Amino acid sequence: MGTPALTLHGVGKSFGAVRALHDVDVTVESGTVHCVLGENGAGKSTLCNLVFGGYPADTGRIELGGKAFRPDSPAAAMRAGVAMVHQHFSLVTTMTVAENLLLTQHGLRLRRADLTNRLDEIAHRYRLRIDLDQQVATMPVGARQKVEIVKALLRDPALILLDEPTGVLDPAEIDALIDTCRAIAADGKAVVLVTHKLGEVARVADAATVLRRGTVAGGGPLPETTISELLTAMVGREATDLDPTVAATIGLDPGEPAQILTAPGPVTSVATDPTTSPAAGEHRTTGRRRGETVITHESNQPAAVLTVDRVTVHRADGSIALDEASLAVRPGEIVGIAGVEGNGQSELVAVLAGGTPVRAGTVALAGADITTANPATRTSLGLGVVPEDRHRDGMVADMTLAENLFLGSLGRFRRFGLLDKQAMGRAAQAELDRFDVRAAGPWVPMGSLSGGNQQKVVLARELSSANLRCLVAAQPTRGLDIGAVDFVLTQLRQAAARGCGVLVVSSEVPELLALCDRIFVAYRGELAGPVETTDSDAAQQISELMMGVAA
Ligand SMILES: Nc1ncnc2c1ncn2[C@@H]1O[C@H](COP(=O)(O)OP(=O)(O)OP(=O)(O)O)[C@@H](O)[C@H]1O
Repeated sequence: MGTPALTLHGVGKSFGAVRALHDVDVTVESGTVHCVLGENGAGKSTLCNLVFGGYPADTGRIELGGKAFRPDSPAAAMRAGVAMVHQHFSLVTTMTVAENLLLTQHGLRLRRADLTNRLDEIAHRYRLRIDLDQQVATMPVGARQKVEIVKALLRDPALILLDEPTGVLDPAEIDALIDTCRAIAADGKAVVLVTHKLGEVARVADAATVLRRGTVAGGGPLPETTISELLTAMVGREATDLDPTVAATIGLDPGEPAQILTAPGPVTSVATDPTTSPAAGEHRTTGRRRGETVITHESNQPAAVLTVDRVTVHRADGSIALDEASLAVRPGEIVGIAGVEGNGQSELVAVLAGGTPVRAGTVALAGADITTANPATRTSLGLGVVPEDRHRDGMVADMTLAENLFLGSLGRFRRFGLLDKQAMGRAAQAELDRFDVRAAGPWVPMGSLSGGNQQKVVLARELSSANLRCLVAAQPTRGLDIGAVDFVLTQLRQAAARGCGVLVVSSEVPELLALCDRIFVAYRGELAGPVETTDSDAAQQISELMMGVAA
């Protein structure tokens, strides 16, 4: 091995009383993909930000290519050959891709002709092709992510830090990103990839480091270091303890915890247990672990709590996002929507949240027409919505955790017209404890939390609403660590067991198969299906519907 691309020696970083990193040693070799793993709040982003010049380390030293490295800003890090793709997008949405790439290069002056040449080279070397003239606002998240990566590669960095880039990607996009990471490493560069998904690690990593509460808890070169060892280091327990749905979500085969699904996506095998599942057509379960709880007979169905009736939505450019989409969610059931991203799922969630008007059709909640109702009215009628982009649509970074949790229900804490801050703080702390949010208290700003912990706060708010009748959760486990995934899935099951209708939009088909009673497939704006998850060939049916093969 030559000189490592990056070395951290005894690095430590605290934010006030929070010790984000402590005595961390990491070595990243050139020409390799090095995965950084760990639970939410473990210190992964902090590590990336230190190397990218976001803030200085309190202790220890960093070497880049064998030389002492103390970047005092991201611009300095970039000049030294480090690039970073952040957890949250930094593109200006009102501009085109070309404008973004030309304007945001920190002193790197490119002309359009140079840019086109560089992009051709990048497309050829790393299999990353982007459309320069597209308006960023109209692009799906996966396409934006590609632009962020291209932006990072434009300077030809020796080290590229990818802070959980796959959190927003669907399985096909993750495959493409993995190919890109391998191509970047094959080109002699070092890639640091932050992820929660062990399935990805097994497919892409040459080495891994596991962080746990700010210290190195395990890792080493792969495959000498096994995935089971990494998992144990991450969570402190054996893979065999995992809930099968959680295992599926992080890319592990639920039947064989130590084995990795080699082709995640629609046709992976989360088998329905024939001994616990009712026969198709006879009756269906309303309980949360299929086959485990209450069973109702088809003839005795309760009225739907959420009805979407022939809803049509057009995008800003006039194209059809939703085309007469219909579905119903009954109390106590979990309905899934699968599909490759960009097939209308995001628009459906936006319609349900009250953020996008419909061209035609209606939406009803417990019999009340809410097609044109504003978000506050929907909340008061018992609709909870966990948006896909929780950072953009679900929170206010400058406000405290308590405010983010109770913004819509401050009336609960008013006494004689005054806000009882103590009661609000206590209630907020109880929610933070319940959801295991790692934070210094209820009055810290939301923006100071790790990405995964911010997500937990948004989920806590939507799940704790007193009169919740229907919960719409878009990609509810994205960006969450194993413990949090387990917790969220349990919460969704419990909400349904209490009689709430639950609609889950996810690109993780194994997760949907293990969680839902019925699954619709979004395809070109239409909702095909539903597929009963008790059908033995449910995975195959979904896979075909996702490819546009009529059921
Ligand atoms: N700017 C900041 N101010 C205060 N605390 C911070 C700041 N940045 C990070 N922290 C704290 O440091 C700890 C580590 O956070 P970090 O974002 O590095 O975790 P992470 O491993 O990336 O988590 P996630 O998977 O949730 O993104 C957390 O407790 C977080 O609240």
